[in-house]
Amino acid sequence: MSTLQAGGAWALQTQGLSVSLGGRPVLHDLTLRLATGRWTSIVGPNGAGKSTLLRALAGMGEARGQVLLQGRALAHWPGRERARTLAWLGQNQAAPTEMSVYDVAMLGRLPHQSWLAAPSAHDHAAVEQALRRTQAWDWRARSLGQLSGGERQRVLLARALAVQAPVLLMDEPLANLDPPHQTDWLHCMRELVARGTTVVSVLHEISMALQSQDLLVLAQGRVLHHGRSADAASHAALEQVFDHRIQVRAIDDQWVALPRLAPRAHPS
Ligand SMILES: Nc1ncnc2c1ncn2[C@@H]1O[C@H](COP(=O)(O)OP(=O)(O)OP(=O)(O)O)[C@@H](O)[C@H]1O
Repeated sequence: MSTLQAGGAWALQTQGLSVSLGGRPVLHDLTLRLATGRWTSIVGPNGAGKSTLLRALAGMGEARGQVLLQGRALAHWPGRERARTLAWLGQNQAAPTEMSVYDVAMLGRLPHQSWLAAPSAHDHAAVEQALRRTQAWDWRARSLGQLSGGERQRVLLARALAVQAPVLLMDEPLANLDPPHQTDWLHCMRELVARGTTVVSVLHEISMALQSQDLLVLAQGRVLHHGRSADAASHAALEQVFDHRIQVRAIDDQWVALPRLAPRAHPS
């Protein structure tokens, strides 16, 4: 019996999702439901299949099985409508370095614009809002190639935000961001979710992942655990998947992941 259901409660669903890369199975028969309006972080060790899963959720690459976006198979979405519904920030995402920051962010508005039409007032407003949200507005006239890695990442995040899509997928969005901008990103995700956006992020920063509402813990291409970030079972799964080299602790009403260090032979 199919476990897939019409959209509504579920922003994204998979059934029997399998992916092979270079002839090797990487994702094994994943059946998942990601609820509308919630923030899920996908975590797991290097090579677990996190990026592959995120790409499959976005309809990128070859996959077997089904992926449904808002209850409709990805393949059945008209391209532009799908691009308005699902925004994407990739890992080390390529972007034209000679383009201005403003124009890069405007790329996020392409799915809203008709062919060869000039951007509308709403497009310009969305771009300004997104660039201000990531504190990239002051560089709007500079070219992407003139920015540092973290600055560039904030522009690419602005491009994804400018889509104003109800579903936002991000692969390692915190790459190169300094701690204040990581905190800004966290606030931004909370605002999006409060407005009903569904967010899915692949994160290596486990303390940041613990700030999301749900955790999907992947190991060797399979789901080890899918549950609330605040649940003890999620913390146990995190510690297990990382070979008990981390420990999840509560500090100042937040869950954080700390390295589990061997006791020192000689206290300093
Ligand atoms: N083009 C490819 N051809 C063959 N194998 C690949 C290819 N791309 C990725 N893989 C393999 O697929 C597996 C999953 O890769 P994936 O990038 O999804 O992992 P990940 O969990 O995102 O890892 P990381 O934390 O290191 O980013 C890895 O074992 C990787 O070596």
